[in-house]
Amino acid sequence: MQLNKSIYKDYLEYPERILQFGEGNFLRAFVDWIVDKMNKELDFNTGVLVVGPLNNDKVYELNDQSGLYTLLIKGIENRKLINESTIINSITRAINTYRDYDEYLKAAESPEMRFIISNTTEAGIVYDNKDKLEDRPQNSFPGKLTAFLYHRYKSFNGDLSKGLIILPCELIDKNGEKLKDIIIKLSQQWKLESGFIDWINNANVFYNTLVDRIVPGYPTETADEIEKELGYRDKFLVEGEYFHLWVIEGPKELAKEFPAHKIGLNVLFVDDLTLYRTRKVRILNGLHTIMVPVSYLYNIDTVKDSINDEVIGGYIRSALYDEIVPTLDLPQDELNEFAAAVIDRFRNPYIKHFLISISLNSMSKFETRVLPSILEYNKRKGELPRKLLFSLAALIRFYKGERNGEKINLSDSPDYLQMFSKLWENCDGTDEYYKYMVEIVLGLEELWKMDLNKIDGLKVLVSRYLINIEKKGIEEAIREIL
Ligand SMILES: NC(=O)c1ccc[n+]([C@@H]2O[C@H](COP(=O)([O-])OP(=O)(O)OC[C@H]3O[C@@H](n4cnc5c(N)ncnc54)[C@H](O)[C@@H]3O)[C@@H](O)[C@H]2O)c1
Ligand SMILES: O=P(O)(O)OC[C@@H](O)[C@@H](O)[C@H](O)[C@H](O)CO
Repeated sequence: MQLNKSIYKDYLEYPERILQFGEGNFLRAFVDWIVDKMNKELDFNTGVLVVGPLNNDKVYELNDQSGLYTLLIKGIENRKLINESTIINSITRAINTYRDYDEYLKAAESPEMRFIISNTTEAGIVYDNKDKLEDRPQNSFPGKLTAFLYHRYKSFNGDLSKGLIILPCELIDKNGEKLKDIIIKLSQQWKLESGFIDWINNANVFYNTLVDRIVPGYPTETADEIEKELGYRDKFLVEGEYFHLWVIEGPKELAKEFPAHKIGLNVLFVDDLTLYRTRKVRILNGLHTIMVPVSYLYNIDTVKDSINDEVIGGYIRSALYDEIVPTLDLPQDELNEFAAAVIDRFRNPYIKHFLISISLNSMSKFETRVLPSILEYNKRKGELPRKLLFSLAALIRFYKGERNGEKINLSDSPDYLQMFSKLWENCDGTDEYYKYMVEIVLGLEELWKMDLNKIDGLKVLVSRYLINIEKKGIEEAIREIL
């Protein structure tokens, strides 16, 4: 028996007030859960129309379940075990702009539509100069959104009261501002009337936001068992931790229209989210990114096992407290509290967060999430952060794509994968070759926005670590830096 409205007796239909780009695990475990909670506890009376941004049919499977799915929240909060399973009823239906473009534009004509929410990964908020207004659909997410907003503007003759609140959740700096800039750029490129750009500026509000909740996603290993217990099949099961934080930067009136804080949800309306973002990205995401290659090569597969292991756990804690925390400008108590909470979240005994899923696009993640700590540490202390750089050496080894004779399922941009494949293919095992390989990687200026070879001592250190990992093995190599 599949989950759908025929078996869910509390099913309710809500007016579509949110257009959501993306059907992914994170949005379902975070935004749609928040909306569901507000509907149930505050009479928020809001349905979410999901738009699949990619050209695939995955989104339609949500319709087979009447938009319903089960969220499994697991963890420890205030020393209490939380193990909740909730059927989320906020999604009304899902469409795909590649097949349902007319439906998509029709949603722009609805007077009830009020919010745009998105999470299209770091690859989503990009300017594509090939996009055109006439395309059905435009290739990029901002292109699709510009067409949607223009259609709304035209349908309501520029009525200022029909503007929208735009809340992007992509994990990029100034997500709202960037999205708005691209929309304005496309509007100019498409030669849309200046009245439209005025409407964008005066009737719509683009917020910068920062999201935080660990969502490992579909519980592959335990799904059968869970479904047996629930008594129905659910293709959209999603597992996440209890902790959640949504920091929203911009005009505070939003709190009235989106009063999540009133039911105890951790949604903050702030003037500036920079410090929240830096703290979260450098500590939580930074630790995830450094632990992936080191711990995976050490034969560990999950975050929890990494933090609980004596050697790897020690390595992670040392990187955190000795090399990341000292580079952040926040009150020490606050930093220590946040750092300790992150370690606790990693230790969540009820969640299996696989390192391999975090490894996706590790090269660009290293640049945004780890490199700033390396540079800041070097600037402040006049020396190099050894643990963080060890991770870079491990990352180069990770991209050899092999652990104990087995293939590693690497997932990154084809350019990097090809580069590493060639480099490792030609490796003759000499120290000179490893140094050469490190030099090539450190010289990827488009990625690092600088030539890392120019930083005193960095190439020597990373080469030494890589040679140690290759010749002595990861365990001995780590012990040498602890
Ligand atoms: N999973 C987490 O713990 C978590 C927590 C906070 C933030 N995030 C952020 O959310 C993003 C998605 O994570 P997820 O766990 O939902 O992954 P997912 O694989 O379940 O979903 C990916 C989503 O992005 C969309 N997408 C992918 N590539 C795109 C592109 N090029 N253009 C437009 N849309 C695209 C897909 O349609 C899908 O909705 C990540 O990039 C991450 O930074 C994830
Ligand atoms: O989702 P990604 O691939 O951008 O990064 C992997 C994790 O670091 C990330 O999902 C964290 O779990 C999340 O950012 C916590 O809020």
